[in-house]
Amino acid sequence: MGEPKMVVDILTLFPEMFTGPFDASIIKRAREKGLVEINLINIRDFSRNKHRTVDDTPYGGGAGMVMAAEPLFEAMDWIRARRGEPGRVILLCPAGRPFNQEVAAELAREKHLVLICGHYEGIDERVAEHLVTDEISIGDYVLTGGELPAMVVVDAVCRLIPGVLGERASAQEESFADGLLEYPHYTRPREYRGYRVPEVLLSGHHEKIRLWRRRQSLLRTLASRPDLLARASLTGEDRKILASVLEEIKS
Ligand SMILES: CN(C)c1ccccc1CNc1ccc(C(N)=O)cn1
Repeated sequence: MGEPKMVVDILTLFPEMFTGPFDASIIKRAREKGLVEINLINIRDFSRNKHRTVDDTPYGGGAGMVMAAEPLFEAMDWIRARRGEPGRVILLCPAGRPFNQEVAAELAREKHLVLICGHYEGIDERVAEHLVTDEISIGDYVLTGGELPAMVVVDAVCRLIPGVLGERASAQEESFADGLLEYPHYTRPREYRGYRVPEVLLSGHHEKIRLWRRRQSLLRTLASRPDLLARASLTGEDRKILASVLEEIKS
């Protein structure tokens, strides 16, 4: 087993939450292929008191508990001692930088990521100040912990690591990578309950198929995510396709 392309250390109070998603699907294959190493580290193992507590009451009063700094600092010491300074130390939190495909691509270039999964009302601010390099949010909603966001980030990043997905990624990556929504997919049978596959896809005419797919991506992006269209890197051909689409809409 060669050197893994990427090491992900996940600091969590609930390592058992990860076994399902990480023992199935592409993450499992990526781990078996030695392309990624995922270590689940239980924060509670780094509590330095007899009751193994990892939270405490908030200074300044208020309801709820705050995740203490010590276990996380101790866990980071342990990670550094074993593997040196991580490339990124990511705190999953609602106030973080919105996670998207671009951020996933950026993280996929790192050799070593640490993900911190918080709980309770939040985490002692000294963790964000002195340990964390990136705060990331997977969306504008509040969850009970950072574990589900961590799984989302690991999934999106792992599939971008060369060799994890095999050859099929290219087509899919192309459309999304340049910011457009994907085109519709079909498989056997060519007619099902009277519902037919678009003729062009049965024609074997590769250029027509490529154009049809690109047109579908542009149409779908125009219809449901015009904001993405504004940012997408469009070719001259794309603009011609869009112009003809807009003509059709007007006529
Ligand atoms: C308990 N909370 C509010 C909290 C507060 C601070 C850090 C972590 C957490 C854990 N919860 C999270 C984490 C991430 C996201 C997200 N949108 O990525 C939503 N919730």
